[in-house]
Amino acid sequence: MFSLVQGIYEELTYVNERKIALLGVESSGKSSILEWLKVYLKKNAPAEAIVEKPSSLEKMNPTVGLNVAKLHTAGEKLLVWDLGGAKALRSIWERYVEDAEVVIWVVDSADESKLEDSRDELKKLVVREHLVHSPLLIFANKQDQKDAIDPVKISLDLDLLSDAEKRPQCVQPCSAESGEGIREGIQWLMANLQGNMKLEIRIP
Ligand SMILES: Nc1nc2c(ncn2[C@@H]2O[C@H](COP(=O)(O)OP(=O)(O)OP(=O)(O)O)[C@@H](O)[C@H]2O)c(=O)[nH]1
Ligand SMILES: [Mg+2]
Repeated sequence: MFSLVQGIYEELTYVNERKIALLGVESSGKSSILEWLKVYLKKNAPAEAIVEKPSSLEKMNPTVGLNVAKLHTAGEKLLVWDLGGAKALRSIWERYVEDAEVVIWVVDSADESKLEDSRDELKKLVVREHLVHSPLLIFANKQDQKDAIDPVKISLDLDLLSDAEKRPQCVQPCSAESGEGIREGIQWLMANLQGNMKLEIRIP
């Protein structure tokens, strides 16, 4: 009974969260990364806890619409919107991007053919006035794949250097298959929501 009342209370008072849009073109790994974030940023989870691979990753389907997650870090609550990246679904991004304080961009490092589309979509987002100075975390995902593109090339292909002075940016190599790099990425983002650091490319 107490936990029910506590749950309702928390739901009603869940107002001061940071709103984050988790975006990227189709199949880049957004929803898979979100499954890891749900485990890492579970309420009261110790910051460096060793976690198991989420079983939900066995049955990932393309997102039609969105997934929403409420996450917790020390001192912050996060509301994350994970939106489908298929071309036909991208018009839905608009209203969430408008509300978001931060964008996390996910790139499929194993599919060079999608990099141009990824760069073009990212460029459209980051010029929005309310995001111009907002920290930008880019997950260079699928680094476990043979011949994955390295984060430096991804940074160049996305043309990140051209506005590196405007916002703190981090290209974080990761794998939603193993979980590697995901916690480091979100830790960078949380640190930079308060601070102001420059371009950082993490070489695995
Ligand atoms: N090897 C490998 N596969 C991955 C990784 N991340 C995701 N995948 C696989 O890539 C496919 C797409 O992953 P999703 O997480 O559904 O991608 P998404 O970006 O949410 O896709 P949409 O919802 O369609 O936009 C799935 O088959 C995942 O299992 C990764 O880091 N490594
Ligand atoms: Mg998805």
